[in-house]
Amino acid sequence: MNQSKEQRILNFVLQNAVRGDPCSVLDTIDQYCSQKEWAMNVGNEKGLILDKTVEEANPSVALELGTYCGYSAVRIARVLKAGAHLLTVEFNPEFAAIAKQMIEFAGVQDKVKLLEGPSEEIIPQLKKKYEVDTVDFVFLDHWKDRYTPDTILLQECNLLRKGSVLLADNVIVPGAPEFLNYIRNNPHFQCTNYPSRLEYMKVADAMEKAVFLG
Ligand SMILES: Cc1ncnc2c1ncn2[C@@H]1O[C@H](/C=C/CNC(=O)c2cc(-c3ccc(F)cc3)cc(O)c2O)C[C@H]1O
Ligand SMILES: [Mg+2]
Repeated sequence: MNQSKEQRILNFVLQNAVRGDPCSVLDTIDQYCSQKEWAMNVGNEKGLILDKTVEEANPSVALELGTYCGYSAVRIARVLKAGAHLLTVEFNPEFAAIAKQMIEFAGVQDKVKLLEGPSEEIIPQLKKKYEVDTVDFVFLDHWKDRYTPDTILLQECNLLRKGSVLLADNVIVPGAPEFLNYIRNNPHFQCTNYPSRLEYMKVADAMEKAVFLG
């Protein structure tokens, strides 16, 4: 049975990156996906926007929707302060297995909890089952038509607090028009757009930051 692209990416990291070094894992994934096979990691250009947004938010509890191979989980975990942690949600078992190995190889497993399942099921469990009070930072990078329902669900579950930061990938490509319309017309959020480029391509993309005002 031939390997998946995601398995090939992981193998390339296991053979070429430095174990325990998150930056080398990120650089190795970016090298593979820019030179050999494109994949939907946030990449280094939008990754720098992600880094700055996480550093500014300085979260104790961060949430990621859509782990995929674990690139952004490693990216976020490597800039979290001592004692802070990332909860990352992935419903595809193959991707979850790849991401788990990627996160462990990078050495950030103590900061990351990978939750397997659909976000609409996991989010309502965060308070009771995962002992979350509120989330300080959320990275939305899963199916684009799920950004709005999950943002509403986070509010319904009282998981956002005044100042919680949402950052959404791909608001231009593939696009999340309905999310942009929802969040930019919602008086409870202060929005900022960050133009960038699609990972590994000379195509325009952007990230949208939305700060919850309470
Ligand atoms: C609801 C839910 N719960 C848990 N995990 C979920 C979920 N929905 C998706 N996921 C998981 O997240 C991952 C999905 C991410 C979706 N991201 C994308 O579809 C995506 C697509 C592109 C793209 C751009 C141009 C092109 F020409 C082609 C593709 C670029 C990106 O950066 C992306 O994030 C994997 C999936 O299993
Ligand atoms: Mg993306």
